[in-house]
Amino acid sequence: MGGRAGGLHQGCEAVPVTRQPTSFVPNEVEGRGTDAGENAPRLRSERAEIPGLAGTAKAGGSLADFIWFRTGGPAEWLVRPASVEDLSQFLRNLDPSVPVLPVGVGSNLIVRDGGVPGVVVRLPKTLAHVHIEPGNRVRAGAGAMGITVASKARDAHIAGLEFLRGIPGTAGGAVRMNAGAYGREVSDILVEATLVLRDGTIETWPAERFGYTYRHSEVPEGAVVVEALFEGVPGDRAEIGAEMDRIAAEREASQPLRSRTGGSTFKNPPGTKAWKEIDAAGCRGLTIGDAQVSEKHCNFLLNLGRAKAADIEALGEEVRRRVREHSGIELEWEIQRVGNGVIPAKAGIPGQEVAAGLPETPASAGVTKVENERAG
Ligand SMILES: NC(=O)C1=CN([C@@H]2O[C@H](COP(=O)(O)OP(=O)(O)OC[C@H]3O[C@@H](n4cnc5c(N)ncnc54)[C@H](OP(=O)(O)O)[C@@H]3O)[C@@H](O)[C@H]2O)C=CC1
Ligand SMILES: C=C(O[C@H]1[C@H](O)[C@@H](CO)O[C@H](OP(=O)(O)OP(=O)(O)OC[C@H]2O[C@@H](n3ccc(=O)[nH]c3=O)[C@H](O)[C@@H]2O)[C@@H]1NC(C)=O)C(=O)O
Repeated sequence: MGGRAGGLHQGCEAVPVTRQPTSFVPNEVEGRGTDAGENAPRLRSERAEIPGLAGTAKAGGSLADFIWFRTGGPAEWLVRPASVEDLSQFLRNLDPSVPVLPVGVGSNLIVRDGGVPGVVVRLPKTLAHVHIEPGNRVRAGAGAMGITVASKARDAHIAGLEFLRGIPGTAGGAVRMNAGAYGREVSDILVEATLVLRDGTIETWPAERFGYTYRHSEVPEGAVVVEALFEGVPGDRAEIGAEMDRIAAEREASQPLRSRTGGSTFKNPPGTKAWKEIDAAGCRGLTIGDAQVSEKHCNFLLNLGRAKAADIEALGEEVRRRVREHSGIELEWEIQRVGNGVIPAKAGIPGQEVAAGLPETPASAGVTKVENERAG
């Protein structure tokens, strides 16, 4: 999908992260239960008005609290709908110019330091159900984690979903990104998935409609995947469990788990591995500020502690530059980068849009438009 069109903050407008929205109507919106729907009061920050909903809407809601890199700016509005119907009604009533970004657990996300304009949708735990259905099928709420789906399938003697054990994100993120690991990907097991489109329409699409290729789908901009139906084949519980254990051990041995990371940073280019090209270009261990190319698996970037999103993105761009110079290969980001890049305002100096961290490449790093960039 391309860059985000329209929206509240086009192009280079900076969002000073130090300034939190101040005026809410009503104050801090936790509109549980009764106020949803057409008659719900509209909620307002300094920048946007949004409809009420039965779930929660938080102005300036932190994303760094939960995304894996544990850094980056807030959402203008962080919305957690109570149900599919609540989400549908909310989106129907939302000004079409307000951008909507669905997120899972943020295992594949850089959120820029200026935060994300518009609405970020994070699904509630009630949409993390996993049910077994006849025909070796598993129905999963989009908020369910890959490991949960794989485990329920194993317990029901359904084989073919083991690879989801190695996907640390949600079923929704996996459907959207055609998540893959250990030889299989979502397109191999998806029967259909239900989406709430940006205008609030609820649709169930057969797998073929997603136009799957490697780490790519045709999920429309602003649409939220809310449920997926997967299908496997009959299998032996012990054998399925053993395969899941093998996957877990392999990940443990080769990838920096339990770190502040975003998974694989770049897609594997045709005919080669991203990590091999990164290694050959001398980038293993490369550091900008507290951002580092993992020594263990050099297609992973790490936040060693206090890295800004700008440091992490600049490091990724520096890796791309060095690989391009070394081998001519153009690495393509797999990690989704979202939001606005800024230097937060300091005393007496207004905040400003930045190119991220690299002093020697101030014009090229940071907010340059690239293929999968999702800026406001
Ligand atoms: N194989 C591996 O080891 C790893 C794989 N991953 C991949 O990353 C995926 C991301 O998972 P997760 O952490 O949940 O996602 P993230 O929170 O990282 O979100 C990444 C992107 O996924 C899309 N997305 C997430 N949830 C939904 C949803 N319900 N509906 C529509 N789009 C959604 C959004 O894309 P957009 O804004 O473009 O719509 C979002 O920008 C994994 O499922 C997997 O594909 C990540 C790390 C490691
Ligand atoms: C982590 C992700 O997905 C991963 C997925 O988990 C694995 C497993 O199937 O295969 C892809 O990684 P990959 O191609 O780098 O494969 P890995 O299994 O991680 O590594 C392959 C082999 O190379 C070795 N290896 C890897 C990196 C490194 O610096 N050094 C090294 O020796 C590993 O030990 C392993 O034996 C996916 N990445 C992409 C971009 O396709 C992700 O998408 O975020």
